[in-house]
Amino acid sequence: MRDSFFERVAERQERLNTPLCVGLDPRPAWFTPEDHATGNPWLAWGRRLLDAVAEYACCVKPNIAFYEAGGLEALDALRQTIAHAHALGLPVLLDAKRGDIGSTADAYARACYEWLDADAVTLSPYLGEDAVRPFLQDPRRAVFVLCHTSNPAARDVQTLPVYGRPLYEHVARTATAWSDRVGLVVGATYPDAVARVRALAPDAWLLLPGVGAQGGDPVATLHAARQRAIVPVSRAIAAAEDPLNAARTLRDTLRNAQATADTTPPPPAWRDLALALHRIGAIQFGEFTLASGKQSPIYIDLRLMASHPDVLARAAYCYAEHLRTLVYDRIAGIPYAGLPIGTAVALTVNAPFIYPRKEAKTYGRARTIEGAYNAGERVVVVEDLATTGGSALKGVHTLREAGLVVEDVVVLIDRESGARENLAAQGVRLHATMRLRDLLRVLHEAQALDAEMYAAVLRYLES
Ligand SMILES: O=P(O)(O)OC[C@H]1O[C@H](OP(=O)(O)OP(=O)(O)O)[C@H](O)[C@@H]1O
Ligand SMILES: O=C(O)c1cc(=O)[nH]c(=O)[nH]1
Repeated sequence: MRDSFFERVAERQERLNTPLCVGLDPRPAWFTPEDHATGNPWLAWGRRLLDAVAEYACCVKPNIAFYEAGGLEALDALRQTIAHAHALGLPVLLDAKRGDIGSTADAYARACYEWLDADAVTLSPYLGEDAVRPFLQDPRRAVFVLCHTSNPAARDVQTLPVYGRPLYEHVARTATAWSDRVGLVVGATYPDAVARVRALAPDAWLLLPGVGAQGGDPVATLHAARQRAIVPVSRAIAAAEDPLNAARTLRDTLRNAQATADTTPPPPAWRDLALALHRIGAIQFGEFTLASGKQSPIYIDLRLMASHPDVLARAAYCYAEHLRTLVYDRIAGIPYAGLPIGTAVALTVNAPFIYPRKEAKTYGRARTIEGAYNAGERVVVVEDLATTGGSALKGVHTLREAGLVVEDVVVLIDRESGARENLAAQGVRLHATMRLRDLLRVLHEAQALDAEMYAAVLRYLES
């Protein structure tokens, strides 16, 4: 549909070459005697500003707080200002930062869309998907969810670790999965966060407030955002002596920043982990005998991760990403390599951990499975890597014999030597963060693996 908010913004961005969004945060102190003489200074001020800046903006962003503070006259002016923006061809993003339970969200959505006729709205993600859904009923409208805000205290809550990663990263992934009409608000005062969010949500539209009065760096921000970026600026334009000139200057700055931004897709998140594994010496080349008895020119020793907590934590997050999509009561690690990894994953996702022993103990409690569990519970197996899948299957059988339900094995690396098929034959799905060939490609591209060895291992994989 060509008339959706994002399409209209994209069309203006392309035609006018501007990522600038002009913010309307009216203060009565800014109103001129001429504004007052019209009978509704809120409306006169808004129209005046829109007329001046329209050709420099891809959209406009009135902030409802300032209009609410002005009472009925101001709210009526907001409605008419939005109509004026539409008459000028400007898409309107209403900055309302709403968030409430579904039935209330529904009323908020009607106020924003039916009464005010905004095209898009900013929302809080705190209440989750059902609080956002009412704003997505109309395919022409879009929403921007607060992800990492621009204010100094943004980090009080938004960077708290969840599953080993800052909360805002989960918001980025979760909210963009709700709909392709969900964009994210990421403050231009935190370009690192912008880069992280872009890596996690490569196709999402980003609203990047904080340029101008808040001091955000437009160049660093646009370089981090790469594309699909909207930069709202309010005070630095509206309070300027000459708003037209201020808008033009900002448009030029943003235009230049965008022209030098690298628009190639960001690398996948697991790429850094692959390089870290190489750095800690976990990827070895030579002649090795594997658990299955097969020979291999490459050996991946993920047991080393336990000696590098930063790498282990990053790996645990990759496992957690798979676990997010699965339903389970407990996770189980396969000894030995799977034990420290499984423990780290259990801590990351806050799930109970058990493990099948390699052999039953012949003394003490003589158990085959350590830890607490109840027959009938669902267990996801966490294993370091899979070659033939034999070790994982041995663990699966032990767990199943105890009455546990096991249908999923999660590994960091799939060596693509039959594991997926062998597990599937026993009703088990294999989930892997990376395939061995992906790991090799990343190492080769980073010049950590020479062409000869790269080719040799690929040949081995094909054989
Ligand atoms: O898919 P597969 O063909 O079974 O191969 C993969 C298994 O091989 C390794 O275990 P290994 O027995 O070497 O050692 P560990 O006891 O040190 O974990 C690895 O930890 C996997 O469990
Ligand atoms: O198949 C195996 O035994 C195996 C392969 C590998 O790369 N690393 C490992 O620990 N085991």
